[in-house]
Amino acid sequence: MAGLPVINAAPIRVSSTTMPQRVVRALYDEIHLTPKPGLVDRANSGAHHDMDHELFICSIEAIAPWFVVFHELGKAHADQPEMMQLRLLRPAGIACEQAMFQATGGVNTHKGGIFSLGLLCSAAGRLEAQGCRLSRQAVCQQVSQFCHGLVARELVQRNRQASTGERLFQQFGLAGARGEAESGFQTVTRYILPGWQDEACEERRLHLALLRLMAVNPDTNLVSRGGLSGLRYVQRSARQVLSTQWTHEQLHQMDQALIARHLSPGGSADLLSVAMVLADLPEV
Ligand SMILES: CC(C)(COP(=O)(O)OP(=O)(O)OC[C@H]1O[C@@H](n2cnc3c(N)ncnc32)[C@H](O[C@H]2O[C@H](COP(=O)(O)OP(=O)(O)OP(=O)(O)O)[C@@H](O)[C@H]2O)[C@@H]1O)[C@@H](O)C(=O)NCCC(=O)NCCS
Ligand SMILES: Nc1ncnc2[nH]cnc12
Repeated sequence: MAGLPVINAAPIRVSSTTMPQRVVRALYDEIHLTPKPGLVDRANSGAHHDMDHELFICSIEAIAPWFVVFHELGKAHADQPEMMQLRLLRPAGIACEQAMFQATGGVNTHKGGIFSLGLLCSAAGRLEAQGCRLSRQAVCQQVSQFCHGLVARELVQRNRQASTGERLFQQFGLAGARGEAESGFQTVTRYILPGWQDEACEERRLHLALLRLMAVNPDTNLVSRGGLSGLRYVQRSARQVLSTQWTHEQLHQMDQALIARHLSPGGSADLLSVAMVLADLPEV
């Protein structure tokens, strides 16, 4: 059209990757990473007798569509208060868990992952509906607001039929996945993302992040399997490996040690997926 000024503005880099796509990619990348001490990977089933790599792939295929649902729910309810979101999400979250259990024959592969990563998808959908740009801080703050008061509401109150997480809170005061989400994934944002670029090689970057998570994360899986001594053993072992120019062989030896002790850091595996998703977002 004649007369209009030509604007040579650099194209704004708008990622075409949706949050559900980032989440599913992270789930595949997590199960693919090998070796992973105590966890299921391409080499072995870690400290698990009831699941393997193939079952995890089936589980991811079954739950993947639900992350689009969580994202859409975040968009649809963007006009509702943050405090209402978890209640609005829970039915879909439980339906997603049922899809997982159906695909796995009743084995809990991703219960924690559904909760944590589903919240990220819903937070992203809400922010996008409000015209806000996605950033690590904005998404984590939104999740924290969704889960405000969750620990007090669900863990402090004694329930007759306590779940694993509820029982561990009553015994040890560990808030597990609920506490991590209510904090806005503080373990990831404080201990993992600042050093995300410390390793140039993608595989070593993920191994480093997992070791750092195992060194600090109060993983309720470890406590439910080995008590506080099991958690401390894994944290101490991870710190020892991190103090060296660690190699695959050391990760393999750690894997054998955790398997021998029936210890599986499933919570840290979930937070590794959370870290991959957040690392891909701009900081601010
Ligand atoms: C909110 C719930 C998900 C809480 O469930 P629960 O009462 O069981 O509480 P937690 O134990 O705290 O958390 C459950 C899973 O979360 C992972 N996890 C553990 N510690 C942490 C942590 N510090 N930070 C983040 N995430 C953590 C962990 O999940 C992984 O391990 C599981 C596989 O390991 P395995 O040892 O084989 O597990 P089992 O032996 O089968 O043990 P149990 O089945 O007895 O627990 C696997 O789940 C991995 O993901 C913990 O196991 C839940 O109550 C809830 O509300 N769910 C509905 C969903 C929802 O609300 N969605 C809304 C948003 S979409
Ligand atoms: N690779 C894995 N092995 C065991 N539990 C897990 N939870 C999430 N990822 C896992």
